[in-house]
Amino acid sequence: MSLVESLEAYPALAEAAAQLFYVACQSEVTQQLVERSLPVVAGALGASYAAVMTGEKGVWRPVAAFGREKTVPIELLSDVLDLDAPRGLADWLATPLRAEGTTGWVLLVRGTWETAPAGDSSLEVVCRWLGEAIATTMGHQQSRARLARLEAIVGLVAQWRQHSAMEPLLVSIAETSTRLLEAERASIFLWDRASKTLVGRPALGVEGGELRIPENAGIVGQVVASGEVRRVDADIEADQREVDRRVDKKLKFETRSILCVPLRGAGGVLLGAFEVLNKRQGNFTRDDELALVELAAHAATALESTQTIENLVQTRKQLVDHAASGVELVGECASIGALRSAVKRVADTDLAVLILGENGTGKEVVAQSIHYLSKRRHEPFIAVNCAAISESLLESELFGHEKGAFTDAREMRVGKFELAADGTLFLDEIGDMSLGGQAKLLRVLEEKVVVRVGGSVPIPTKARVLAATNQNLAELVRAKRFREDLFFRLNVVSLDLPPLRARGEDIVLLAEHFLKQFAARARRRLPKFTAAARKRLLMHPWPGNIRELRNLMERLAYLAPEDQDKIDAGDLEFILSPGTSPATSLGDGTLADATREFQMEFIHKTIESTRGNMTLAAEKMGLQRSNLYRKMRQLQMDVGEDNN
Ligand SMILES: Nc1ncnc2c1ncn2[C@@H]1O[C@H](COP(=O)(O)OP(=O)(O)OP(=O)(O)O)[C@@H](O)[C@H]1O
Repeated sequence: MSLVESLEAYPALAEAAAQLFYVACQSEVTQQLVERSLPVVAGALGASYAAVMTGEKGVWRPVAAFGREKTVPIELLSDVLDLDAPRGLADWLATPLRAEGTTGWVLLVRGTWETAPAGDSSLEVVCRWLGEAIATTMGHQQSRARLARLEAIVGLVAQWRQHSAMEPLLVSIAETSTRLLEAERASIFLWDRASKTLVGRPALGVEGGELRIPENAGIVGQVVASGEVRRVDADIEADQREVDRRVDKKLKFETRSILCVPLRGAGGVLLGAFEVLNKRQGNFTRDDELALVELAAHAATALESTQTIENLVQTRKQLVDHAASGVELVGECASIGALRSAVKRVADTDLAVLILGENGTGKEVVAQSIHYLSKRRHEPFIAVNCAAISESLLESELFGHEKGAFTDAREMRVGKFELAADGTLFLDEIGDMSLGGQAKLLRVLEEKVVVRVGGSVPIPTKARVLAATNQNLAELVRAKRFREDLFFRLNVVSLDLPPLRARGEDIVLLAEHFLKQFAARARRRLPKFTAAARKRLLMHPWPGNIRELRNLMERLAYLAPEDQDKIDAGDLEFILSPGTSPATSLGDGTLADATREFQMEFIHKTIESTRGNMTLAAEKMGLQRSNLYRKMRQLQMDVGEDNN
């Protein structure tokens, strides 16, 4: 029956309908509405008493009442709920409220009627109107509460996002949830399936701040097993019996009320449970339940992303340790000892360091050592070989470019300064940088901001710049090929690397170091150098320095017969003396293989003959310096830099 139809059927109730409508419009919360409606209901039905009762877990409480009664007929209320129909008992009448959100609610009236209103159904009609009014007010109230809750939660969640470590995040979740739900305590229980335990954190008063309980223990165990929300009320005995008092004892705490919701991660995977204890006043409400479900969803996301961050940090740490362990400045001669202590001294400063030395003397190894010994060790180490990049591309390589900045700039590209972020940028072969490039680099070093080519947004940079060269920079400054101001800026500290030929016995030490490395890689026995071989190594001028020695040891490890356990002077001859290399002898390979071998050998020898001076070597071969590097990369030769 619609409202209009019911008004036509019960004209005597028209005034009550109008009053109820007025009351509904004036009431903000359900409680207020029920309180104001009950006199209208009683008046319309001619009752001396009217109450809205709510029954949960066998306990009946009044939402509001009009009139006074010492006792109310509980059995009648339970019957009405069980039968879901109006019932009378003596001069009591009760009927269920059937509107949305009023499950378990009953309207109870008492009067001395000549014709009981149940008989002509006016009770049911009034009850329906009341139910509708309650449902509407309740809906509005819930929407407002949800909005307020969401506003509060959004603020909290924003704070949670800032955590990159688990422990402070758990404490923050617990503290904010306790405050929001007006509870005394909150804990997150993460389910450790392997050990069948629930790990509760933070656990105040427990050593280690962590409480371990069996996965099926207490209310938390029930929530994890069922995936359903559980509420324990302070005044319901049956609820109280389910509380695991052993945990209380352990924590020296007395649990009165509990609200516990499942904690689900991405894809609905059950991660554990989220529990709040002891509502400061009364019991946890349906609204608290909705709030905790909402909080749990955000907490799960925050926990998962923090876990991912923690894992990433751990993995990065392992990778950095691994990379750092591979950077070893081998050598015992006095100059290397002095260099090693200088590296230690400058590492944790932000001073600009210029590393000088011939090609292949280990300038990049020194730069990496500085990086891994500094507080920047967990940040990137980026190396750029300034000589291997053409002048036109260097700017975009270092500073990046925006999409469309020039013809080939099809995509935006981040520059090496940005990639280095808070780490170290190693500029190798800085002496080969054009004057235009030098001016731009100087500006970046002075202003600490980069602007991508074709862009206008200044991007702050905190990268530490280390530079290296095999050229005499002071000379280049005199010849006006290198800016003096940039030279002073880069050259706050300079570290000189001696050529290998000046390192005495270190030559043998390094040879043994590399041979050991490559023999292990080639899975072969480690051969030993004879006295004559050592002498031969010490006599060689090593124009390509340590890179040459390393390459030589690599070839030895792979080319010397596997059962050979001694390397004699004669075994070194074919590599150390020009003109007898395997590439020029007849072999089994294809013409392409032979050409490749020849090119490699030719380039190798030319570089050796210029004592590692790449500019001179390129000139001798009739190549641009950058083309020489490209060719070497094409042939998969070691170019001693990690550019791409
Ligand atoms: N003291 C050292 N201990 C161990 N290995 C070294 C040492 N010095 C150099 N090396 C190795 O020698 C090779 C060449 O070193 P690196 O690339 O650092 O030289 P570079 O001076 O930067 O060369 P270039 O000027 O050609 O760029 C690398 O494989 C490096 O690992």
